[in-house]
Amino acid sequence: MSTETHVSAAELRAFLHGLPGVDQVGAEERAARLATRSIKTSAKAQAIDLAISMVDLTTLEGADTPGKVRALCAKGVQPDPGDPDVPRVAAICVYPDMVGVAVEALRGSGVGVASVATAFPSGRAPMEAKLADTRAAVEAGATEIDMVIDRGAFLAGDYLKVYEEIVATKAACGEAHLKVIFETGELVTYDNVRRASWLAMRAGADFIKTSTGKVSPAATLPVTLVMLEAVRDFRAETGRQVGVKPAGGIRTTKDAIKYLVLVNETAGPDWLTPQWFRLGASSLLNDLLMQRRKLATGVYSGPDYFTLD
Ligand SMILES: O=C[C@H](O)COP(=O)(O)O
Repeated sequence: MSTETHVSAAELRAFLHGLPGVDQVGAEERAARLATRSIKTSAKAQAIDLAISMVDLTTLEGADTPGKVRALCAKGVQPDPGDPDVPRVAAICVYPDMVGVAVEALRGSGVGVASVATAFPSGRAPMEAKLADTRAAVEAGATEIDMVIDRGAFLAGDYLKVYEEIVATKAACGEAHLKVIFETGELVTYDNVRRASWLAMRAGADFIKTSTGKVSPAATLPVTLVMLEAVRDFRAETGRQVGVKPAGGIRTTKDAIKYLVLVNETAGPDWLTPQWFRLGASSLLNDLLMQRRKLATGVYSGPDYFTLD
């Protein structure tokens, strides 16, 4: 099966409801077991740098200003001015009206500009408005678009509407990569997370993303595990690789490393690069920097050492 643009409502429903159900207890136990894995100190240093390179450093506040976005971009390019060996982050994630500021600040840095779009975070707007939102962000220079699905349509069983919105948004993205946000905290069941994953991948998503960061629960290990299984199985079936981005509520190095272990053990090492795995987070980077410095120096610097995210 490949990405199709034409599919009927009945075929899509039959396909999604024909997916094997998720073993809820099994998924939670497996995620909990992987979360207890300890890793060696040398591997921890590598894992911290890998995690930094996978961060989509995010600010999605009504009070965001150009100055705040510029400061965040500077931090993303050079997370620790005292240590040039610290890798840059993968992308800076902002609202569409801040894309131009981020593009200017990041020019030549290799850090991507991701923008939420399609009436983030609710997704409640007419399709024309969502597509205009997407086009505006792309025209301003966004290299990645993080769209939200219409959870109301999904939960009402109108899978075709969600599918068609993803297809149309992907077309509006042009060269920009499309991440599709499910808001898994609103999807209620793991079965729905699996269905949303396959629906988005069939519709052409480049990445599937757990959450907006505006709803609790946001990213969790079991939900991410279900999504990682989906991208693994989708690639086995179609040959096309899709990335995964847990986002929201990931704040500590310990959590980030748990996600990396989960990726390695579920989808496999092919996903352990910023091209295929991201951590969407507004405040994780500082903890990664503090733990990195502690590993290198043996001294815990404390949160005041680094600029605020
Ligand atoms: O996509 C990223 C999220 O919006 C950030 O959520 P967070 O503030 O809980 O890290």
